[in-house]
Amino acid sequence: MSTTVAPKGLEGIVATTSSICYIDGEAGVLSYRGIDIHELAGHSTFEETTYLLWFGKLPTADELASFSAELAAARVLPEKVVELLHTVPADATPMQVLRTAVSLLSIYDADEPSSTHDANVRKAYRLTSQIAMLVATFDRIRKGKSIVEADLTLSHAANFLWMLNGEKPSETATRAFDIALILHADHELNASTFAARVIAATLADIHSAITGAIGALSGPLHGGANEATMRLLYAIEKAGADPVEYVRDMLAAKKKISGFGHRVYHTEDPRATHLRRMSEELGKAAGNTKWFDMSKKIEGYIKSEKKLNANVDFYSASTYTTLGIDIDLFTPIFAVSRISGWAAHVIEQHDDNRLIRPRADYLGPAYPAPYIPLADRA
Ligand SMILES: CC(=O)SCCNC(=O)CCNC(=O)[C@H](O)C(C)(C)COP(=O)(O)OP(=O)(O)OC[C@H]1O[C@@H](n2cnc3c(N)ncnc32)[C@H](O)[C@@H]1OP(=O)(O)O
Ligand SMILES: O=C([O-])CC(=O)C(=O)O
Repeated sequence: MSTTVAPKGLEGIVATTSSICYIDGEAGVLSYRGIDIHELAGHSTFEETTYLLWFGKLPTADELASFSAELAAARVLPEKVVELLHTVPADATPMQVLRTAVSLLSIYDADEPSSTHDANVRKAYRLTSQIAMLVATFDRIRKGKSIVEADLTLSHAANFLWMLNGEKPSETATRAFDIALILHADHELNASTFAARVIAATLADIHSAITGAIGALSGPLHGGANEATMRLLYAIEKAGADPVEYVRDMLAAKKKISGFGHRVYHTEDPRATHLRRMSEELGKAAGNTKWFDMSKKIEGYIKSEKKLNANVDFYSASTYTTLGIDIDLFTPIFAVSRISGWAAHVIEQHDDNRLIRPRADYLGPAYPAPYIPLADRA
């Protein structure tokens, strides 16, 4: 038995090599394939960023056009999967439904049971388009609204908003949403991506890995923190409380404040910089900066009191709310973006695989413990 004990939560442990995402948590740097997130947020699109993550370089104009066309052509949901969306209880959470529907998708995937590199890439196109469709379509169904057919002429971001709302989105909303998708697309070995890689490393198929990743993303310490942040803002408003006093009481009660802190960043999360600006700009454009103002007050207090920075989830809450998106769609929307990174990591794992199987430091009863016959037990 090894005597080396890994730090709790594997903090700081380097568990694999990867060429996809580079983070410097001290300097607040995030890059996809070496390209700074600020450049991508300023100039790229979700399609271009996804190409970069999957193929390791920025596409030429022709490559981007055919990639976008192929992604749009994959906007098809099997009939049986749409049936599932009709049969689950309307109060099922969109995250539960997404996890279950992605699992079901594997049964109907044209490339099953192949997990070659090319089959994985084809499945990644389909999963990326289908996850966005599942989130929008289930939301329509649970609200008793008619399903909106995909519009293959629209970008990934615009088509999602179209299928969700049944109205062509404004350029401002589309660009804001597109930037949010770029910002959430990948983040090295975060919990859901690590989960996906562990599953993929057994040589299980990409749908199994993504189903597991969705489950991991749903927790409030990870992607679920965007919903928890908005629930906090609503609770403060409902109580008519001062935001700073409210979170001060939470800290005094040893509660964590969702949307703050990060395992890797010890400075500003570079994605929060964009989401803070978007939250403010969208609020101003909508003539309602209530959520932004409340968020700013909380951020100032938590920073000065706990030296904790806002993470990606904090300002995405007020940004999505200002875009008119329901709270329980926030984490599914994280998945709408993160599928691009998950797929890149599963493909990278399958391309150069070894089973991931660490050890545990055993703390149980000493070996050999006696087996006491049933009749003799107290
Ligand atoms: C997309 C993403 O996944 S981004 C992260 C989303 N998650 C959240 O926003 C949930 C709130 N944040 C947290 O729980 C944490 O900051 C995590 C899980 C993100 C990372 O934390 P870790 O590196 O594991 O730190 P850990 O949870 O051990 O906390 C270390 C200390 O900081 C405190 N702390 C960390 N985050 C917070 C917070 N949001 N509010 C209050 N205190 C906090 C802890 O209470 C702990 O204090 P202690 O040493 O006095 O016990
Ligand atoms: O990297 C992490 O631990 C969590 C995170 O910010 C992400 O997944 O985007």
